[in-house]
Amino acid sequence: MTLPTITDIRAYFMGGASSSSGGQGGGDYHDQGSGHWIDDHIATPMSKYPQYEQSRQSFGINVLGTLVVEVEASDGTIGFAISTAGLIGCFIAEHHLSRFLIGRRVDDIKLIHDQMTNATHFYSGGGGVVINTISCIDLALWDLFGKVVQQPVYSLLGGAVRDEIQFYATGSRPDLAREMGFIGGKIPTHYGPHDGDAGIRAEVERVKRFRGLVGPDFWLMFDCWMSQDVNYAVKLAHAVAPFGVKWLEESFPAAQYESYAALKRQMPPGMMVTSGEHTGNLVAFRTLSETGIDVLQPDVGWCGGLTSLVEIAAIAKSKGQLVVPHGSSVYSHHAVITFVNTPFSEFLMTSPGADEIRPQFDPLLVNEPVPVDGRISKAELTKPGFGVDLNRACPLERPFVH
Ligand SMILES: C[C@H](O)[C@H](O)[C@@H](O)[C@@H](O)C(=O)O
Ligand SMILES: [Mg+2]
Repeated sequence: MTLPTITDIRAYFMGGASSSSGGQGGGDYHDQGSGHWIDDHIATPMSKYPQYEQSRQSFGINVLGTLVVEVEASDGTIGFAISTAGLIGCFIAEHHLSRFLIGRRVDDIKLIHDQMTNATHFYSGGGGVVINTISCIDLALWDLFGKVVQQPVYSLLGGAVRDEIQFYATGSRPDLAREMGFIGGKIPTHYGPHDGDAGIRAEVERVKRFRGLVGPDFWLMFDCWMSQDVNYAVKLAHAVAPFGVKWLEESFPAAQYESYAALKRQMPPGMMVTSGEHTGNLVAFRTLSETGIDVLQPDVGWCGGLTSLVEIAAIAKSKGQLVVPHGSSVYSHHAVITFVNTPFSEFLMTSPGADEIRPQFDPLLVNEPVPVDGRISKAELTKPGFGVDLNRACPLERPFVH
């Protein structure tokens, strides 16, 4: 089979601060309408400022919006992917990174990834919107390659090591998640160091109530979204330990490695420390891994794409750590079903009340699979590429043309 070459790349955005079509959801799943659980008094590094305590959108969690990248091959095949990078990502994709794709063969994915990474060192800082954009292009290339050779991405990675993926659910209603068949529920913390011990007491009451609703064996976890300091995190961990909390997630900003190491040393026996969704490069993941935390949680749309995720999984595997990607739908499903150190994965509840199953990137992906009874079977992932199509009825805008 003579593989085709890449003839075009097109970048679109939806939502975010640059568009009148905000509150759509999509790749930037924090860009939701009002009254959504995901924007309800969730603890963040900004919570110490009263005007930004109630809503993460008030400080701009959704300013970027969704990036959609399409890549077209000389045989007419089109691959695409989505991430969080909005209009800025469109500029980077069209005016900078397009030069590394045009004319290359559709299987030149690793070469293109290396060139995109090295060509942006001077302004990427190893993470953030630049790496999100590289990730989106990398995922679109894997989708294109799969669609050209008519194989699902997980097959291109060497095949599945299990017949299904089981999920925990992130949201405000772990009691409902249990009824839906998930193996656990991760809730956001609502309080932080600025609330003092009263904040810890309030979290204890929350988790005590949920433990009473879900019984003794359903997993309960806290997602702390970078909002804590070591002292608060240690006190919280020990205060909630009697209720069987499985892990504290992302207590600190990504690069506070010493804090993660200190927290890990002081955790109650059996409670895990996890982080990684806002970590953007391989060196940073190696450093995070060396803190001794239990689970690395890269987001495949924010860590350098599938090409990087596979390498991050190997770092974790080499140290006996788990890699459980931050919820990223099909873009992580096709990877994790091939990882031996990913026994479960995350499903992010994007319905406003966390009370019904809604595809994570709704409304952007057509045929986006969702867990049934908390699981997705390998049989759901057999379509070529990532097995989804772009919903072209969404208000996508293309601000730049390379
Ligand atoms: C629920 C958390 O605050 C974030 O919104 C979520 O995106 C992420 O941290 C997660 O682990 O799902
Ligand atoms: Mg998280």
